[in-house]
Amino acid sequence: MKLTPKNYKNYAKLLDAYSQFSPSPLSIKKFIDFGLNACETKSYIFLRKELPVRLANIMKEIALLPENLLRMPSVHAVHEWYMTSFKEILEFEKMDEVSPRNLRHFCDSIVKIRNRHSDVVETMAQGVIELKESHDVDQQTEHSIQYFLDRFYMSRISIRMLINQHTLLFGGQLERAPGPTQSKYIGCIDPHCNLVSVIKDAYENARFLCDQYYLDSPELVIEQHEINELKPESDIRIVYVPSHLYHMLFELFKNSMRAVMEYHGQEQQYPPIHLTISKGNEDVCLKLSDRGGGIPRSLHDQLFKYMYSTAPQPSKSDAHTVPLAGYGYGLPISRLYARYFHGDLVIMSCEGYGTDAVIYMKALSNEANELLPIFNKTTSKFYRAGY
Ligand SMILES: O=C(O)CCCOc1c(F)cc(-c2c(C(=O)NCc3ccc(C(=O)O)cc3)noc2-c2cc(Cl)c(O)cc2O)cc1F
Repeated sequence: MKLTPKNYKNYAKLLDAYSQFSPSPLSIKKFIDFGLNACETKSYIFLRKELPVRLANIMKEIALLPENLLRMPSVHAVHEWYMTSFKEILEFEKMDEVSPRNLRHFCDSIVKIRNRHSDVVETMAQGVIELKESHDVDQQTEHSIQYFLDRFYMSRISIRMLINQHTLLFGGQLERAPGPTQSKYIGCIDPHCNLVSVIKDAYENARFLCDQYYLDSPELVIEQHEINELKPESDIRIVYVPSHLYHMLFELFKNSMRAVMEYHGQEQQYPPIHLTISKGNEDVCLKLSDRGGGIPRSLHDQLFKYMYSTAPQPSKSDAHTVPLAGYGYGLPISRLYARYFHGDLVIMSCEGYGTDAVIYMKALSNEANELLPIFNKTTSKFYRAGY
């Protein structure tokens, strides 16, 4: 439905109404407990309110972005997608009955919303480039865009998590694999995620790209440490979302391989990447250590910048040096995945030697709570002060 002055007023009122509610964070344990005894009606009743609340909270922040950025064609397109999805999901709050037909229509609708937003990251990155190419961007604006994008992408991770859980539990698309291999996943969560198998997956895929470009790649050495472990040789497991962990590991392996191959390019022997897995009472840590020469401390923050990393593509002539300006949002978004369930992703580099990258995750699923951006007075003050 096109926004007209009439319905625009109602829409703005609805946006205010839903943004008054704070998003309700769920822990991995809550996702698991609900999924073990999943009830589609309960999930529907929760989501038809929680999804518009999460959409409205971040849409209030989109509206506070500087005019220059909001007017960029790509940012305007993303804003339209959010408005359309917000209106579509609100249709279900008006429905009193919970019929099988409405449940099916809801599933179809959230799949449609997920597909509509599949290119949001690239489109926002394009919007940042459009801004840089059309306006001077002062440091304060850059800080505010960094603040916004961290919250915007975290919100998007959380909305897609809710949609994925509902559609995987009730969407019915996945034909059950024949035979005994009934997957023990609860939606996209693996209650017994074998860390070594996700690590090897990510390493092999990053290595494939490294071999293609450098015709060689560093080996991987893995060691595991688990306190109070009776069977020291068993692989460490965690309750987690394997696709999130894979995304983080794939990014970090690519970075380490690039640094090692560039730093040791002339030699034939490459120092291996060491990966240490440790499981304590509170944290599960994955530490990737490489001897890729490291970066100066002064450049550390640039690694996580969205504005910096959307630098125009380097001229091919200097392709032989490692361009510090990344060209994707791989690292900042990987850190958001780690932080999403109250973990973190930390880079510690020693210039002239190499880099350690640590992924921290919660060892206990009841402590792995969603970390959600909440729109409130302080948020809007930040944007007002920002400009
Ligand atoms: O987003 C993307 O596509 C990739 C975005 C990212 O691309 C990068 C990349 F993969 C690797 C490095 C890099 C370098 C480097 O590049 N050292 C050589 C140089 C030293 C100084 C200077 C300088 O002073 O300017 C420049 C390069 N040393 O250690 C790392 C390194 C960085 C991270 Cl995050 C990691 O997890 C592991 C690492 O070994 C930097 C990147 F930025």
